[in-house]
Amino acid sequence: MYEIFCRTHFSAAHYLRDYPGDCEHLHGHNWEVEAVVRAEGLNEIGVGIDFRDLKAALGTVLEELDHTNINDHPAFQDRNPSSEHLAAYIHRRLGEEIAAHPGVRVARVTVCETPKTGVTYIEDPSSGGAAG
Ligand SMILES: Nc1nc2c(c(=O)[nH]1)N=C([C@H](O)[C@H](O)COP(=O)(O)OP(=O)(O)OP(=O)(O)O)CN2
Ligand SMILES: [Zn+2]
Repeated sequence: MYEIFCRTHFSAAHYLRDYPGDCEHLHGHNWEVEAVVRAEGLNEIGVGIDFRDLKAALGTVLEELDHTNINDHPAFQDRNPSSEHLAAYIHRRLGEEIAAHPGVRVARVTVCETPKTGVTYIEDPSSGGAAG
């Protein structure tokens, strides 16, 4: 088993509905994102999933969020764009983007709003699917 990761970032605005403080107001972050996938085996050239494929897949997911107000995104109409919900959403979408790679699954996604704080979403295998 191999864990393969990709780190990147995106910039976006959000606000947390009903937050008891200033995060209820529109503000922005440079979110740092780390996605870790698990590959059961390697291909004939010793690669679990090509870094370039993983970067492209994560890029596709984050492109939809970059330089937007995340509250306007369809996935965040009924749920707050907290780091928890963002990490779960990116986990689910990345899984869709890498679905064509047999034996490769998303293990966890970490989202950091600041250098001091962040959230990791790990799919609970007993839950039957990602929450995002
Ligand atoms: N568990 C969570 N807590 C908070 C979230 C979240 O998504 N999950 N989000 C926020 C707000 O988005 C807020 O903008 C971030 O607050 P904070 O980490 O305090 O960052 P600041 O830049 O405001 O503070 P510094 O003092 O500069 O670190 C709040 N909580
Ligand atoms: Zn915020």
